Amino acid sequence: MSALSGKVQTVLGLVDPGQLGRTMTHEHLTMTFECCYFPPAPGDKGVAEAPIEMKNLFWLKQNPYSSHENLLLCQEMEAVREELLAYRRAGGGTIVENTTTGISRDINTLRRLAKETGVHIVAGAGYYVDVTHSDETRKMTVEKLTDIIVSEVLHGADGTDIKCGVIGEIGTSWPITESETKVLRATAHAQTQLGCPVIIHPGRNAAAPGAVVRILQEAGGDIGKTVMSHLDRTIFDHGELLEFAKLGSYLEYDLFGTELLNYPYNLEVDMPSDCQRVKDLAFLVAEGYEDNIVIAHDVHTKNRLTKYGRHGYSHILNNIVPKMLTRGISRNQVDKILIENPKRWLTFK
Ligand SMILES: CCC(=O)NCCS(=O)(=O)O
Repeated sequence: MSALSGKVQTVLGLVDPGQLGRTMTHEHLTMTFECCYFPPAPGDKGVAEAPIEMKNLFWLKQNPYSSHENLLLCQEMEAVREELLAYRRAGGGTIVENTTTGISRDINTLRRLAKETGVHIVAGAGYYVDVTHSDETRKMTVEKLTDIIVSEVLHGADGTDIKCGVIGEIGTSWPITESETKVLRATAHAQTQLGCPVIIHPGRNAAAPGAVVRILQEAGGDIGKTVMSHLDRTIFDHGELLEFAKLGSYLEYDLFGTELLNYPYNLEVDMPSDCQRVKDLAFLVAEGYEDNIVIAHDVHTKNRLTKYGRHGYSHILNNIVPKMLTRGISRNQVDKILIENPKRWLTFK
């Protein structure tokens, strides 16, 4: 039994799980996403490089990763602070902030936002995808990586005494790289020591979530305390989804609010609409997985904020929950998805 046992660790310290309330399990409040810049089509260079303005918002919605400016969420802290206050007014209690090493985690800012808004913020330990790994990270042994992750949870991250309460989002590509495999093994070892929640960013292939789970399992990870993110852009076939669900992780639909025609990182993918996401949730609930589902928006670019006319952090509470209730998901099941499942996942063993 550690001091963390039975508690949730936020950037302001330990809290009782009952205090969390409605929880978005996958958001970013401050980060940079330049690692995933996607060059615009030759004819779009002008709009891509122009300052963001009203007349370009539809282009930006379809091409969010082709504008350098859009990738700097870290420049929008006043807008994010306002959004968090709105999130509280909408009935939100907690946000899991999944920014890890490689995409500019700023844990001091997370603490300030938590203090100023009253929203519980849980910060993430560990590393994002391979393209963001430094040479130093690549050279590290699994043991060294484990020590760093454990220290971010027990002692604080980025030279501060502010502690992470979850490992992840741990980034993986497809195929999973050697460096990512080491980080996954370190994640499992750290989870064994700490009894803590883990959250994974899988590569963009239907086989990716299962492959990650196998690596974690072989390294002793606790799959029942692990969230598999981004399923809404990763597994489309319901048969394959049920095969994956049997492995026992939490199943996360976290791109609510994202509707775009061409998903640049995998043109094979037809990004679902929010209505289709709700249908997938209803399907999983009908198949008996109501205790495994968690949801979020994964805000990670500027244009997803309400300041830019989009959904922000309260869209699920304001718009998706009413839709879920009309599509066969009961109030009790909604409460499991928004309150009980995140609470169970985030509580240290
Ligand atoms: C850092 C945010 C993130 O990884 N979001 C997932 C984007 S995508 O893989 O679904 O395009």
